[in-house]
Amino acid sequence: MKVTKFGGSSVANSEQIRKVGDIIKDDPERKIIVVSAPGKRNKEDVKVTDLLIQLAESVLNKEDYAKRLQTVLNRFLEIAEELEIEQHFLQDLEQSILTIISDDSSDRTKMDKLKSVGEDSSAKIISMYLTKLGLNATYLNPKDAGIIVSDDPGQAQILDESYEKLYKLRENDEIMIIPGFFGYTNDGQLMTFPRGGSDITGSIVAAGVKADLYENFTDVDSVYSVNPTIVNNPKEITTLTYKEMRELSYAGFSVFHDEALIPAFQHQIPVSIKNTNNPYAPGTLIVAEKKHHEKCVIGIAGDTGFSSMFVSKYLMNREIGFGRKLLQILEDESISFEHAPSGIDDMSVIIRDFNFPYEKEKKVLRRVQDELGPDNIKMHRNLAMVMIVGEGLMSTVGIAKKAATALTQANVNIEMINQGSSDVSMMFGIQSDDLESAIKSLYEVFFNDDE
Ligand SMILES: Nc1ncnc2c1ncn2[C@@H]1O[C@H](COP(=O)(O)OP(=O)(O)O)[C@@H](O)[C@H]1O
Ligand SMILES: N[C@@H](CC(=O)OP(=O)(O)O)C(=O)O
Repeated sequence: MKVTKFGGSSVANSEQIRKVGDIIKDDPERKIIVVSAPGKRNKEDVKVTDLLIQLAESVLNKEDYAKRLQTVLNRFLEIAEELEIEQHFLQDLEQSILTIISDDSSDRTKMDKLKSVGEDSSAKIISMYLTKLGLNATYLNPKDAGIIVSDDPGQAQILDESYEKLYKLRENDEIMIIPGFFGYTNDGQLMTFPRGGSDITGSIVAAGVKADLYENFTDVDSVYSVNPTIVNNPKEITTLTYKEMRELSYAGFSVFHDEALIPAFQHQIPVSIKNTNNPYAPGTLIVAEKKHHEKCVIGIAGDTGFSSMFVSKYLMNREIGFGRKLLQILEDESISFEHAPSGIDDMSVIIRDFNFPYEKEKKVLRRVQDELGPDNIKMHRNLAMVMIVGEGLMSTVGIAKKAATALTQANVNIEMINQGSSDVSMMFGIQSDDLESAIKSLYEVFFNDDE
């Protein structure tokens, strides 16, 4: 049995959904289908999830939301008309959105409920379309499927008890179409996963039903060794390990959500990334282990939106509990951190900007000053992280030198190096403005140099 997920680009309009129908028909093993909300139809377009967030913002700010509601309805109207889906679908959709808008749920729940409408409607339309094609298909709500999550709006996490319930889906003979991106708490509250989270749903379901394969259909032939919007025609990756993909997704390969690797990895389900527009291309396979390759670097990824809090104090290494107290201050302020490289007299804590808004900065710095008495504290905003990834990287001589050479050639200053905590990656902190030239230069040195 395969669990097959189609991303936003694969369900963006009726033409794409027809391709989805062909792909499902083509292989009877494709029994469980997870779908995203319609994505962008062209570069300038807006994803349905973003339209729904805009609608929710209008509702929560008590503004006139009629136009935004109509924009959402028009996206689905176009798809439904072109696929000749029954008319009542649209009336039901409008009614269910109006019910969410007028119910007495809190702001945080209302936002999540509205965000989920994109995936939910997509799943309903696609199940109706498959039925029209003569397939035995049915829409399955995540609650009925058994996707039970933590009470954390927009950041939900799967609860282990889900897996046993999901396994029972194997008994169903129909093709099940499950909306991605959300689940329900034990109290029945709808919660969404982080943005891009339909990949996570697919992985959870694949793990739950112990699928032979989790297929993730998108709009590129494979995972490339570098973001194809930065480098033209980059090298395709045919096979990579869960560990490599997790690091690359974390650092900017938006083709697959970094949190989606964990369920598949824990249950040893291979993941295949494929192209809806070219379904017979071999794609990329993500597996537990692969043959050791002489050229160990498999990919280069980078992402902006980081800050670093640099703290120095003479004899920090002798002060018991310094690191714990520093991180405790962050915990008290509900700030999670990404990395914490340290030296003898100094320590940097790298934080994602969205976890450390400017409003919190003053208080945190004051507490660090008062409670830890450092010689110096400095905040660096606008940082980017660029990551070189590959199994065997730690035992290969000369990687850091090669990377430093590439960054020097691109005239990029290295603000921080994090090497050693992961055995498959090496990370450099640089200024955000330098990210593109850094990635291009690293790609050139690691993939286009012939030696
Ligand atoms: N290394 C990479 N390999 C392939 N695609 C990448 C990579 N890095 C970023 N991408 C981008 O990811 C996109 C696919 O992800 P996404 O837009 O989320 O797809 P979907 O709509 O299927 O969920 C590609 O179109 C590509 O621009
Ligand atoms: N629609 C949601 C979830 C998702 O996974 O979408 P996509 O498959 O288009 O990345 C979002 O935009 O965040």
